[in-house]
Amino acid sequence: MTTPLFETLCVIGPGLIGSSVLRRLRERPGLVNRLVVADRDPAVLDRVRALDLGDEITADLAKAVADADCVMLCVPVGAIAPVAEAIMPHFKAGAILTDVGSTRRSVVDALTPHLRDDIAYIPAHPMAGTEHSGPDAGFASLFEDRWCLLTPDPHAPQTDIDRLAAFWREMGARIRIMDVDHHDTICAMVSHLPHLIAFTICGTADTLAEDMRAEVLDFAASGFRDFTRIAASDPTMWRDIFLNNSDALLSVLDRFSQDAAAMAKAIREGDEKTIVDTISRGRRIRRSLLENRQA
Ligand SMILES: NC(=O)c1ccc[n+]([C@@H]2O[C@H](COP(=O)([O-])OP(=O)(O)OC[C@H]3O[C@@H](n4cnc5c(N)ncnc54)[C@H](O)[C@@H]3O)[C@@H](O)[C@H]2O)c1
Ligand SMILES: O=C(O)C(=O)C[C@]1(C(=O)O)C=C[C@@H](O)C=C1
Repeated sequence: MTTPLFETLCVIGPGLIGSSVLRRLRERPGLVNRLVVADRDPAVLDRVRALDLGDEITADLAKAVADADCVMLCVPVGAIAPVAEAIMPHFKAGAILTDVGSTRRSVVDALTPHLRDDIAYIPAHPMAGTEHSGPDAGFASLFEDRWCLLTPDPHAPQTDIDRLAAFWREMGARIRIMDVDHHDTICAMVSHLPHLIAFTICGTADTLAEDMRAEVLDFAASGFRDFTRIAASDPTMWRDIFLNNSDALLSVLDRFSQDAAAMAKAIREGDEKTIVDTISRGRRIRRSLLENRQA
């Protein structure tokens, strides 16, 4: 019998990420004794009930957090600070507050003034997901071998950081602890810019003349098709990510635009070396992702 990492865990927002955590915990009883699940959407709670993902399922967020040793916010980035502020008075002393949000700085700045001294705030962002949303989209192996980036508040006790890291290891993830702004810069490059490009390229195809657009969809081979997977992601989630990580995203977009312009120049001038060097670099990056088990 394993000692539970948390007696009671409360997951608020059991969508893709939250329900994947809950499914993993259902597969590994003993890690957490009691699962409390809350959401503002009654239809989501009905699905959570039908899927048997919680021991207590409620729309009352204040009641949901009251007995929890750890409260995990799995709501869109723009909702994290307002939800945290609303539930803060109801926390049990000594509890951990964590969230899985994709961006950090603006959330930390908005939330910190409302943080109680007796609550440890330790955001933990799993670098894993899909283009699907909602409780039916989750699966227990989602975090297997993926990184989970912890950006603890400076006042969070080390024992709580260790406990949350152990929790994410049980989810299957590898742990890296990093600074808030570094997190946002890295994620702008590896996650937010690729999504921005995917949404934009689909928009470009969609605004082509009627006859050409039909052909794009008919003949979309894997190149365009690969972009459409991530372009199918949830609009609210990505609106919040872009608006909450605007500085880092715009800075990396600027860099990308310069590199795209350099590639355009090489093509215009028939500069074979630059073209081949750029393509070869892409192949090298793909190979190293495969070696790192991240692709
Ligand atoms: N989808 C991904 O690939 C991915 C990966 C890593 C991290 N994240 C982050 O995880 C979080 C959740 O993403 P998801 O894809 O699981 O979302 P989701 O849309 O599948 O689920 C979000 C849930 O939050 C609920 N919710 C929204 N606002 C609320 C509020 N004010 N109060 C209570 N409940 C509320 C919704 O009803 C929904 O059930 C986001 O912050 C996202 O940036 C997403
Ligand atoms: O694989 C996908 O579909 C994802 O969008 C997952 C993805 C990513 O960009 O890698 C999306 C947002 C996150 O915060 C972390 C992971």
